Amino acid sequence: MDIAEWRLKIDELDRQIVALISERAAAAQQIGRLKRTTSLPVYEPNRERLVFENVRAFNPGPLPDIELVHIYERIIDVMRALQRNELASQKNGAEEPREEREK
Ligand SMILES: C=C(O[C@@H]1C=C(C(=O)O)C=C[C@H]1O)C(=O)O
Repeated sequence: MDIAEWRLKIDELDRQIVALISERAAAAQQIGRLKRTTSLPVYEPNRERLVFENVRAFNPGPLPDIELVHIYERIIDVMRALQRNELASQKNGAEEPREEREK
């Protein structure tokens, strides 16, 4: 393949990655809601260690494990921020959409 074809492949892969990250974020959001009702902390270091182990175990290459873990550190930062922002907006009395409340 030439460069233009490889770039088309990257564009398509990026669309798939965005869809998967969004799905992961929606799952983290649901966990955040369950944490709110059970008063559990947003930051769960033991769970994060398991996530890194899982990622390392399924790393097919060519990225070194450490680089993959760096990417995941950033992803998890964003997931925690999503949970915290939602908690903050609820504490500030922001109204949650009905369909979200009823999930
Ligand atoms: C999603 C969760 O909340 C946080 C985010 C995590 C993640 O994005 O994988 C893991 C642990 C928590 O620090 C969770 O507790 O599972």
